[in-house]
Amino acid sequence: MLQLPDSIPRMKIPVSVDESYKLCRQLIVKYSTTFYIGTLLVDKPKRKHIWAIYAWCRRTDELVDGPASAITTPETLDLWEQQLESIFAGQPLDSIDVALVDTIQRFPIDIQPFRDMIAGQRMDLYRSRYETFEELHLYCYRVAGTVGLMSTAVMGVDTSTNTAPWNCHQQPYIPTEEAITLGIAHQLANILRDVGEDARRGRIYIPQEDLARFNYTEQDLFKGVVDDRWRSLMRFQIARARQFYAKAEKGISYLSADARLPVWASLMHYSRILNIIERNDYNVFTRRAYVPQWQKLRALPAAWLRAQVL
Ligand SMILES: CC(C)=CCC/C(C)=C/CC/C(C)=C/CC/C(C)=C/[C@@H]1[C@@H](COP(=O)(O)OP(=O)(O)O)[C@]1(C)CC/C=C(\C)CC/C=C(\C)CCC=C(C)C
Ligand SMILES: Nc1ncnc2c1ncn2[C@@H]1O[C@H](COP(=O)(O)OP(=O)(O)OP(=O)(O)O)[C@@H](O)[C@H]1O
Ligand SMILES: [Mn+2]
Repeated sequence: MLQLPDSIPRMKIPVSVDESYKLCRQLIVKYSTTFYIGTLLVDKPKRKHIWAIYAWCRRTDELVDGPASAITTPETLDLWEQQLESIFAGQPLDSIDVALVDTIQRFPIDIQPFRDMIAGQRMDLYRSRYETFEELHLYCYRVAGTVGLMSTAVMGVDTSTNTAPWNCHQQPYIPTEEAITLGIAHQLANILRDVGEDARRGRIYIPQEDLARFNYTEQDLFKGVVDDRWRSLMRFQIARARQFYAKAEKGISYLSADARLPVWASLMHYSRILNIIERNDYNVFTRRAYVPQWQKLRALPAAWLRAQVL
């Protein structure tokens, strides 16, 4: 943990907690329509806390994925991890961290998923291939499953199993696995959408064992070959991502009532990427699977219904 000697006055960050939350909001507005819409559906008192988590995750991701990623080294991530420890010790080191310090003081948020996410970003520094799905699964847990854990701590779970007197000793079910699974499902969809972009950076997230199973080579992938081998390989990847979505869906009803609509909405919006890839005949090399805003809005009534009845 970063040690801040008592003799040195603690750094005062010249930003109020409210201003810091505004900065977090600006980041989510800039980077993600899906998750911004999702957070607008979260009850107001919880909303800004999800923004604070988003801002930290986005900044972590930007270290290895953003424009400045060329200068990111393992030491950059060491420093980022020290900054994280400082946040959890109650000492923000910059104006965006102020909000997260406030958030973790109000909710039972564990530091481990944050550390795990940094470990995931470290993987991006030293590897650009995954042999097996098991290896990719670990990466997906780290960079995205962790977000499920962080957000669930803010959204809360439904404790209504305790409302009947004969249930008073029963602990509410905590949908930890489903929360992680939803993050992984999103990451798998994200990977399939970005195959072309990643290939241009020399990265292949689709497991090598899957390429081999469909007799599709790395050279084919770098050339952007869309043929029957590629289509079959993509159908397989899409089916797997949908299995993760299906498992995650089962956990939503255990969340607190006000969290179900935002989670259903973002699940339905983000998973539409898979449908669009199919509609684009699996060409993820020269066409971006972009989910138009009107499709996101159109899905809201169905998300609302699912949040009420499922
Ligand atoms: C409505 C709500 C609660 C939203 C959560 C918002 C949040 C805190 C998001 C953080 C996302 C983030 C920046 C993660 C960093 C790593 C990363 C980039 C992951 C990818 C996201 C996609 O973003 P985008 O398309 O903008 O990516 P690029 O531009 O390509 O960089 C991910 C695919 C992962 C996102 C994972 C989640 C939002 C976790 C979802 C799980 C839950 C909310 C738990 C629900 C609980 C149950 C029981 C099912
Ligand atoms: N085909 C397209 N038509 C219009 N705008 C597009 C298109 N493709 C990409 N864009 C622009 O690129 C940005 C990033 O696209 P992306 O698919 O990541 O959507 P997003 O708004 O970030 O939502 P999400 O949270 O689902 O990723 C969009 O906000 C949009 O402005
Ligand atoms: Mn996006």
